[in-house]
Amino acid sequence: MHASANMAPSTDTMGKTITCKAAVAYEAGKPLQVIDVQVAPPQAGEVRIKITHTALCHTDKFTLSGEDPEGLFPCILGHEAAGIVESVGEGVTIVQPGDHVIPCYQAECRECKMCKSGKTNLCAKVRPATGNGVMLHDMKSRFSVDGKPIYHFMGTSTFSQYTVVHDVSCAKIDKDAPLDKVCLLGCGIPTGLGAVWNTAKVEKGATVAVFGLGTVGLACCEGAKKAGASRVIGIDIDINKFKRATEFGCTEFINPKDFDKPIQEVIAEKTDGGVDYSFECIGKTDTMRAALECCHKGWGTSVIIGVAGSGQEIRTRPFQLVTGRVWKGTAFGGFKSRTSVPDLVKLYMNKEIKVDEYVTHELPLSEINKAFDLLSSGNCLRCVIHMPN
Ligand SMILES: NC(=O)C1=CN([C@@H]2O[C@H](COP(=O)(O)OP(=O)(O)OC[C@H]3O[C@@H](n4cnc5c(N)ncnc54)[C@H](OP(=O)(O)O)[C@@H]3O)[C@@H](O)[C@H]2O)C=CC1
Ligand SMILES: N[C@@H](CCC(=O)N[C@@H](CSC=O)C(=O)NCC(=O)O)C(=O)O
Ligand SMILES: [Zn+2]
Ligand SMILES: [Zn+2]
Repeated sequence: MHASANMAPSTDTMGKTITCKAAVAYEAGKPLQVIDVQVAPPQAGEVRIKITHTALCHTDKFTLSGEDPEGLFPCILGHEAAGIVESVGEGVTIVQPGDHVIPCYQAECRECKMCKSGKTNLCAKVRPATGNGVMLHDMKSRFSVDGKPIYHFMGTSTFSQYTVVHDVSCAKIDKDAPLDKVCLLGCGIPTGLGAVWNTAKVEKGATVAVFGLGTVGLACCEGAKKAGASRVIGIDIDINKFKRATEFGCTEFINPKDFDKPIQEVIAEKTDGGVDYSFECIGKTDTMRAALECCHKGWGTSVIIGVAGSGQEIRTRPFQLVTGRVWKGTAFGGFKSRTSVPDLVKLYMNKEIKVDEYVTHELPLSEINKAFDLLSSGNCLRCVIHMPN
């Protein structure tokens, strides 16, 4: 049985395969194709969501490039979105049809060893399935085109009018929250804020360096400002990024292109031996090294956020760590997704964190390839895709 996707989420489509529009990545490095896809009903432990708004993150571009070792084609990308539950599979109680949700690529089952450890926000329950583009219940996809399967991506696949996710990947949010804005709380903003607040635990008066002033970097700046950092040094190769960065909490700007010596030396000279914390928000191994080595001897902590492709490895002298620097990383800013995303939505609705300011472009699904081009243009933070109704 097929039903049109133009219906609002209702019982009319429950239990039926939905034909709807989605942007399919058929090949690495090639434009997405916006076509009709079939979305099967949710199985046990699954939720079908009508996506209303989705944004593009640099990681979507990373996987589309072919550099992602978990990248499978054909697939439906997208992992920063918001929508409304259309139907749920057997045994699902976390959400119900009509709930407003943000899909979470980092699940939170609250039952696995990782969730129970109290040491990480990572969840192990569905990751073996989401890393292989399928659903845990039967290790198959819910997407198909003319009977041929299309892989899921990060367990979210939000570049589709309808998607199917695991129930433990659904954060239920306030129905009054504007979905065209809070979709951004699905990835970049929480990652930057959480890297500062949860992973590094930046304290009042600390000095901070942020490498890369894109969405994640600006969220780090905002997080550092809210944590009471005394200095927030933005590092980017594009001087045009600084003015906007000051609006997010950046107190000074360094462009590596203005110096003929390693940027970590420049920063150490400017900060009496190094910063207390640094954040790499680019995804390049040379800036990851610089971010570590610009930290202060004895206690400086550097957090890797950027994603680098398979085969890429980080290097530094062991002496950097022997003398007390700490090198760590973060996924989704260390936030437990189902618990924290609703709280972040409330912070935004109470005007305690920025979201609107990250939306620099808005486009319809039909122009998603233009949105990818914007991502590389240098003056785009987030482009919000308005899904067809
Ligand atoms: N760990 C996690 O959970 C998450 C990781 N990520 C990753 O974080 C990274 C940042 O994401 P996002 O903010 O969306 O990406 P953006 O591309 O928006 O930001 C990267 C910024 O770094 C700048 N840049 C590029 N090269 C250099 C350089 N050599 N030195 C200084 N600045 C440089 C870019 O400038 P320009 O635009 O001119 O190139 C851009 O402003 C990506 O690698 C992404 O995959 C994202 C979300 C979550
Ligand atoms: N498949 C990629 C994984 C890259 C990566 O580190 N992803 C981040 C989120 S990036 C979002 O924009 C993450 O949360 N990783 C933890 C996880 O469980 O994957 C690769 O293999 O490089
Ligand atoms: Zn992302
Ligand atoms: Zn878990």
